[in-house]
Amino acid sequence: MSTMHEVAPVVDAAHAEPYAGREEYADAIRQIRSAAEAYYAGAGLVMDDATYDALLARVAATEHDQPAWAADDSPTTTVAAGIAGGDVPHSTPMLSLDNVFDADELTAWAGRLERLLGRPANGYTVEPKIDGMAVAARYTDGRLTQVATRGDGRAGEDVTVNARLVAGLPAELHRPVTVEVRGEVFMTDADFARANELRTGHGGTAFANPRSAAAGTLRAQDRAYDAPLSFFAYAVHDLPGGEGLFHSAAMDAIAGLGVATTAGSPAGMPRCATIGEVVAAIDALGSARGTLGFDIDGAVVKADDPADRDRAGFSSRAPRWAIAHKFPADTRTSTLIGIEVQVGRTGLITPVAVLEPVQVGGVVVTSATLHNFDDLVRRDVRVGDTVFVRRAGDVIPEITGALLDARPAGAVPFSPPEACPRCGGEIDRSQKRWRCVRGRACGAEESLSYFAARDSMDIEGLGDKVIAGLVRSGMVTDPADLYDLDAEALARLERLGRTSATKLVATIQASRSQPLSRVLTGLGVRMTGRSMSRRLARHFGTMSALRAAGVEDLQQVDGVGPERAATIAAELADLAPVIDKLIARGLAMSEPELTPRPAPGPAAGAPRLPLQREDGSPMTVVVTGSVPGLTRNEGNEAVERLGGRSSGSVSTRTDLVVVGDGAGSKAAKAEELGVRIMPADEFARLLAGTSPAADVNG
Ligand SMILES: NC(=O)c1ccc[n+]([C@@H]2O[C@H](COP(=O)([O-])OP(=O)(O)OC[C@H]3O[C@@H](n4cnc5c(N)ncnc54)[C@H](O)[C@@H]3O)[C@@H](O)[C@H]2O)c1
Ligand SMILES: [Zn+2]
Repeated sequence: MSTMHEVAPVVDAAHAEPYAGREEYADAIRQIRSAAEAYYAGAGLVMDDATYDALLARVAATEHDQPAWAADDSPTTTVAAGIAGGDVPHSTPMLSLDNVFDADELTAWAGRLERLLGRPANGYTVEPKIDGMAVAARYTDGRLTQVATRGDGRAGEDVTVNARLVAGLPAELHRPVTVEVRGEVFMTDADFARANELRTGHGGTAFANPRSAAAGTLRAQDRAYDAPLSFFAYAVHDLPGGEGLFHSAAMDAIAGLGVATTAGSPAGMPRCATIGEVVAAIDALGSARGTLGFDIDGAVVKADDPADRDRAGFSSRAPRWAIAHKFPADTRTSTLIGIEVQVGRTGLITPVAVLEPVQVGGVVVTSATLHNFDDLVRRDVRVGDTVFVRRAGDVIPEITGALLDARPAGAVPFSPPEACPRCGGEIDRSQKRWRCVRGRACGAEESLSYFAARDSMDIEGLGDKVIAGLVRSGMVTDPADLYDLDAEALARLERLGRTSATKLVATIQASRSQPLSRVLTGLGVRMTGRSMSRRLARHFGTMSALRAAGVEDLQQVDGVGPERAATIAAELADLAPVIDKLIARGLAMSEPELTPRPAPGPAAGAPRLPLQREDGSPMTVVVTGSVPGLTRNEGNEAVERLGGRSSGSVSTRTDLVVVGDGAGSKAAKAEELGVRIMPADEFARLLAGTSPAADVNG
C-alpha cells in the first residue's frame, strides 16, 4: 500500500484553535516576529510557511475571541509582521493580500466585494502568486533609477545595485517613460540551481530554497559572484496616459515597454467574467503548477476595472479588490532519515532521500529525489538533517536544501558510492548523472530473470545460467530481445542441446499470449507488485489504454495515490522503448475480461462467478498453505479469476479461507473466527470448473 493519500490544505484560518492564555498568545507573536525577520532578510529560515501560517491563524483566532488582547502592531494587521523596514518611502503603500483556501471562501469574498460595489465586479483577472520578494521599480525617462523592497509597506530597502541581476527588469525601457512598476523578484528553478552552484563554488553553504535564495541575493552586498534573479510585474503606477486603464490593459502596456509580467509568464493572466470562470482558471493554474519552472504559492484574483478598485479600497493590510487563493504548501520541512542509492534500468545511479512522512502539496511524501551526487555533496545534505521537501503538482518530490541550524551533532557528510551498488562495476562520473559503465547490461540479468519468473511470463527453461550466457554474448539486453532468439543460435551459444533450445524458443514464443498483468509484473514497474499489476491490468484492459492513462486516470485504480500514480506514469515512459519492442514482437498485452460485474443490487439472472457475493461484489478470500499446482501468486490470481478479491490476512471480514498443505496460523484464525474454510483440492476443482457456484455461495 502506498503511504501517500490526499489530505486537506494545512492552513485553515477559519478553523484555527485560539490560544487559551495571554502568555501563549504573546509567545506565538514573538515566534512569528523572529521567523519573519529571518524570512524577509533571506537569511535562512526558522520554520516552513505552513507552520508560520498556522501560528498566524491561531493568533488571528485568538484576537477574534479576545479582542482586548490584540496589540495595535499585531502581525495580523501589519505587513511583514511589522519587522522589515527601510529608508525608501513608497509612493503609495505596498500592501499584503488577504487569503482564501477554497472555492467557497473565494465565492464569499466575491460576495463581499459585490456588496461593497453595489453590483458584481466588472471582470476579474487571475494571475500566478509568485513566491519571491515584492519590489517597486522606478523608471525615470525610461531608465531604471530605483528599486526598493516592500519593507513594512510604507518604506523599503534600496536594492538598486542588484537590479542588474534581475531578468525581466530591464535597465532601459523601449520608450523614455517615467513610471513605477511593482512585482516579484524571484528565482526560477534554473536560477536556483545556478545560484547554488555559484555559491557553493565560492565556499558558501547552499541556499535552502528558491525563495530565501532570491531574498538573500536581492539584498546581498559585496558578493563575489552574481546569482541570477527573475522578475514578473503585477502592478503599475503613474503610467502616463494610463488613467482609467483596466489592469489587464495596463499590464499589456508595460509589457510593451519591455518589462516581464505575470500575464506574459508561462502561467498567463486569463480575464474572467464570473467567479465560476475564476474557479476554473485557478484549477488550471493549480494543475500547471509543477510545469512552470518557478514556484507559485497560489493564484491572485483581482478586480480588473479601476472603477471597482477605487470603490472597494483598502484595509490597513491589504486591498479589498484582490484576494490570494493559496494552494497547499508545496514546500515543507521534514527529517531526512536515510539516503538510498538506486540504480535505474539504464544504469543511472541516483541518490534518493528517505523521509519522515510529511504533507506536501496536499499529499503525504515519504521519499524524494536528491538529483545527483555532485549536487548532494555540494549542498552537504546529511542524514538527520531537517530538509526542505518540495513537491509541485504531479512532479516527483525533491529536496531543495537543509536547515543548517537544526543539524544534529554528529551528523556525518554523505559519501557517494565508489562502485555500482548493483553489479560492483565501475561508475562513469563524466556527467552530472552518474551511470554504471555497464549501462543497460548492468541490470539486465536481474530484470531478465524477473521477466522469465514463474509469476511473471513463466518462461520455463530460461534459468539464471542461460540468462547470464545470453547477456554475456550480447544477444539479449532487454526482455524484448528474447523473442528474436532462434534455436540454432541458442543451441550453439549455450550448448543446451538442440532439443532443449527448440523447446525454450517455443516456450518463449508461447509467452507472447500472457495477459497484461504478467507483462507488467515482468517488466518490474516500480511501486507495482503482482497484485497491483493485476489491478492495473483489470482496470485498463490493454497496454495501450494503460499507456494513454494520465496521472489522474491512474489514481482511479484502487490503492493508487498521487505518488504511486506519478511513479507508474514515469516508469511507463521510461520503459517505452522496451514496450514498443514487445508490441513489435507480437505480445498480446491485454487482460482477458475475467469478472462479469453486475451492478450491485438484486440483478436477477446476472451471471455470477463462484467467488462473487449475491450482489455481485467480490468475496474476500485468503489462500493459505499450498494449492496443488499453483504458486502463491497463481492462487491469488485464481481467486480473482473466480470473482473474488484476494487478501493476505484473516479477519471477521474474510468470507472464505482456502486451506492447503502447510497452512499455519491463518487456518487456525479462520476456525477461531468461524470463517468459512475450503480445502485446497476443492478450490482446485472449483478452478477447473467442476464445482458449481452454488456450492460456495449456498
Ligand atoms: N517561513 C517563515 O518563517 C515565514 C515568515 C514570514 C512570512 N512567511 C510567509 O510569507 C507569507 C506572508 O507574506 P506576505 O505578507 O508577503 O503575504 P503573501 O505572500 O501571502 O501575499 C502578498 C504578496 O504576494 C506577492 N505576490 C506574488 N504574486 C503576486 C501577484 N500576481 N499579484 C499581487 N501580489 C503578488 C506580493 O509580494 C505581495 O506582497 C505567508 O505565506 C507566510 O507563510 C513565512
Ligand atoms: Zn552496475
